Amino acid sequence: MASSKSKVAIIGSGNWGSVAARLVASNTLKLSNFHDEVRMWVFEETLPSGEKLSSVINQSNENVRYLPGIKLGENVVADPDVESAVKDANMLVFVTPHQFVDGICKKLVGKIRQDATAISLIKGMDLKPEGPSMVSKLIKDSLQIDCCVLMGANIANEIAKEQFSEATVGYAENKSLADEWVRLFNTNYFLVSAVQDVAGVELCGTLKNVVAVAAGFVDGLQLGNNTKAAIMRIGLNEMRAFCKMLFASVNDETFFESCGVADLITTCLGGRNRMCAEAFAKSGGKRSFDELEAEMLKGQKLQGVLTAKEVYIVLSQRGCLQMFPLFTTVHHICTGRLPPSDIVRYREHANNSALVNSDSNMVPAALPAIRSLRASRIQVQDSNNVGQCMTALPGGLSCVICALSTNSRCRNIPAD
Ligand SMILES: NC(=O)c1ccc[n+]([C@@H]2O[C@H](COP(=O)([O-])OP(=O)(O)OC[C@H]3O[C@@H](n4cnc5c(N)ncnc54)[C@H](O)[C@@H]3O)[C@@H](O)[C@H]2O)c1
Ligand SMILES: O=P(O)(O)OC[C@H](O)CO
Repeated sequence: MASSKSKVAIIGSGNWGSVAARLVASNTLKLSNFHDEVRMWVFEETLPSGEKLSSVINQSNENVRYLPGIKLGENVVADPDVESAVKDANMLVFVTPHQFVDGICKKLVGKIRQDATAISLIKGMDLKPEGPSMVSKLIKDSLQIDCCVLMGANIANEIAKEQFSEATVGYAENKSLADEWVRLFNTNYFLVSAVQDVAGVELCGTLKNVVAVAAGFVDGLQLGNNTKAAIMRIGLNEMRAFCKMLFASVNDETFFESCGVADLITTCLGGRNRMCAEAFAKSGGKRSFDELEAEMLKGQKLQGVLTAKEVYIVLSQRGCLQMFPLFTTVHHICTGRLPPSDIVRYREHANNSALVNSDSNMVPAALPAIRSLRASRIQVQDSNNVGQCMTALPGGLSCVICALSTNSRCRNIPAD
């Protein structure tokens, strides 16, 4: 007879992936409705000793590469074959750097259990030709399964030491499924709660990485705490506006959960994006982020620089750069178009046509899209529809300004 116990697989084994495996494995031992064993997929690599990482993890019970010095729990089994790692599992935890998830999902099509369900701990989004796709949607659509998200103020090395923190599960409709994920992750030092707002939770986790890069520039320039707090506040506003632009359903309350303001604070104080951006600013923008990532993170991956680029592309395509001056300036600094010191001159750069034009190779579709968008907005302005904004953005999205302040006339019409 088939067992009714749930079986968990962790897809990813980096810094957070290893800590997530440890957390979950401590609970599967305690909770009777879970199989003890937790399989953790390892993107295989050969260590300087010549040994395979997955073998060393299984021998030492330690991820010597991404989480040295911490025992994972004897019931964590490293598996270098992703298909074999997920084969028997009905609860799939996705936790890889966001740039790899599309490829992983493609490998898993047709290879997972019929009754499988997923949760994404991945902070980032995927850009498709038709527009941005959140990672949870990518997983949901590729594998035809439900996908919750778990985000929060969760610097992995601190959770590995069992220092108290909180996290937020975002779910779409199925509250009992969300409760099952909460049970799987919740411990006395890791308090998890659930909110019905997948997009809000996931976008908070994604966008805070861009603000963390800005905070790192401030640190590198030694501009002090007031400046950093200002950048965080402005960043939070842009996070909220971006969320509302993509998903009008995002709840304001979500920003007060661990996934919102708490994650923003921790990442701007102690995250890897902040640390590498600080080094970048200290070098006057002369050292590349790729070089700094390789040197400082030793195989771990930065998400903020890539996310800043992805956000920039989305904003360009929607003709909304001028409404997100901080996000836009972070991208221009990361790509060397502006010096790091311009982080505090962010208001001057969002609508800088020379900078936008210099990016036209990167986003060839963006400039015509902006032009046609401007034309449609000017028509809206002429329609004399005062009292309710009728601005239609591509993809049927509503105007960000009016999504934030309903019943006001749309002020989001470019001057020209
Ligand atoms: N580390 C943290 O403190 C933390 C906390 C919360 C959320 N997150 C988020 O969790 C996600 C995963 O982060 P992480 O810290 O576990 O990873 P990481 O930054 O440690 O990245 C290293 C991982 O990427 C894998 N990798 C490298 N090349 C690959 C490839 N071509 N294909 C597949 N995998 C490859 C490596 O094998 C390793 O497992 C990210 O979205 C991150 O933002 C991280
Ligand atoms: O180290 P970072 O900058 O990738 O941030 C880590 C986590 O996302 C913080 O919650």
